Amino acid sequence: MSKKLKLGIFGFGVVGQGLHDIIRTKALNFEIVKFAIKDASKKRTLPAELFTTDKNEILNNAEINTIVELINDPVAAFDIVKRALTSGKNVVSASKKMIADNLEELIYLQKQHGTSLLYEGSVCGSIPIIRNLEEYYDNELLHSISGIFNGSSNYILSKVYNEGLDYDTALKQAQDLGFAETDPTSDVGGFDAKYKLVIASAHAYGVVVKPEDVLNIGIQTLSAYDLQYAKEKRLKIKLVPVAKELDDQHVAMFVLPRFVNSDHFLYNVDNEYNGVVVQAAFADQQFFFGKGAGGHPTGSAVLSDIAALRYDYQYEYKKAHEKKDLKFTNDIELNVYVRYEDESLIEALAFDYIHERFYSGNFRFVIGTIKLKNLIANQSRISAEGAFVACTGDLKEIKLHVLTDLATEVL
Ligand SMILES: NC(=O)C1=CN([C@@H]2O[C@H](COP(=O)(O)OP(=O)(O)OC[C@H]3O[C@@H](n4cnc5c(N)ncnc54)[C@H](OP(=O)(O)O)[C@@H]3O)[C@@H](O)[C@H]2O)C=CC1
Ligand SMILES: N[C@@H](CC=O)C(=O)O
Repeated sequence: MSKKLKLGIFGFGVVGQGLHDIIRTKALNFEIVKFAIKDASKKRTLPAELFTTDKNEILNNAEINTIVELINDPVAAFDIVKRALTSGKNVVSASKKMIADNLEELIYLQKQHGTSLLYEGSVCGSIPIIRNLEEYYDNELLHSISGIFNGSSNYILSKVYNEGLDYDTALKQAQDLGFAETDPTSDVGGFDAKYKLVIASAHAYGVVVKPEDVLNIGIQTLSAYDLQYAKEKRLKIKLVPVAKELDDQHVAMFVLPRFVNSDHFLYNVDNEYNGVVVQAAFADQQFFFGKGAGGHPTGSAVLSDIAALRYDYQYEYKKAHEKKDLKFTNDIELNVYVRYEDESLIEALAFDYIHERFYSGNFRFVIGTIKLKNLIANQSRISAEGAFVACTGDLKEIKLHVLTDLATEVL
């Protein structure tokens, strides 16, 4: 039976207002009691008595049984969510950084207090990927999940590639449209995509990984040379998070730009749209497509979670019980393009094989097979020197890096 929900909503920004726009068009079995915001002096489109700057007015209100957390401060968000779950209130959140940073504790709190935290809106906006990973793929072996998980960086890459806009103008547009994070480094640096990957992987593989253990290299160093290379080869550049099960004991995760050809599902995913490619053992390849950012698309995912709470829906994190032997690893090899200036960077990266080298004036690149750990070790140097790294090839080429007996003995 549907339960009547009394909502306390934290945040009335892009997503909070988007959610409210949707709710007011519907007659649903819930009521908004109060919004918490930060800045009391801002003009609002709703009556003043609906707002408070005191979180306790919501968290201590026994009438409110459901908290919707949509704020842009991950530390404050964690405090709110923790207090709500601990005091018997169910929660819907879209704060991916907060969730990814604290996932283990959030899972524990739900179990401990019998409360539910749902967060479909935190991963790929309107695409219902978490509930699909949790429910639909419950019994399916997933070889990999990958895709475009960040609307802002995809918006920039699309505008720069398709329309010849400059990077800064495209970024400003993504900010003005409400797609970008408060600090857009999270978008263009691949952090936001990584938080989403970490959350999705907990449902796909039952593996909860700390975001700081996962490599993310973004698109900030993209240059005209990289675009020229892509265009000459009829490829597009996308920022692609990947989680791949390598065998029954190892799963790898990383976020890197990737060259995709016109046969690839992601090739035509442009602007703020996101796409998720699931490679399953029996269902084979499946593709989810939808808007990944913006108030209404994200609001629709948040609304779906609120509606699910009317029936006390909870994530069960089933894969965590089924896949106890599966562990996260960075011990993989993959094929990458590195555009660089200083030859010594290529020496430091210690490619296993170099498949192609190119020099013409200041445009230099290498394509080859590399250990992910060598990219991790040189990550700050890559960014400081303005080098650009992108995956080439497909996910089949990503392999566990197995130390030979001889190499193990030497180490
Ligand atoms: N924008 C998007 O497309 C998407 C965003 N998200 C996530 O959703 C969350 C909200 O994003 P978005 O709506 O874009 O952010 P905005 O910056 O547009 O809005 C943030 C809101 O949070 C309020 N706020 C900040 N700190 C507090 C606090 N301590 N207590 C109460 N209210 C507070 C602000 O108050 P005030 O109005 O007074 O400034 C504002 O209303 C973020 O975690 C974001 O990562 C997820 C998916 C998509
Ligand atoms: N900044 C994010 C917003 C949605 O999660 C993005 O651009 O995808």
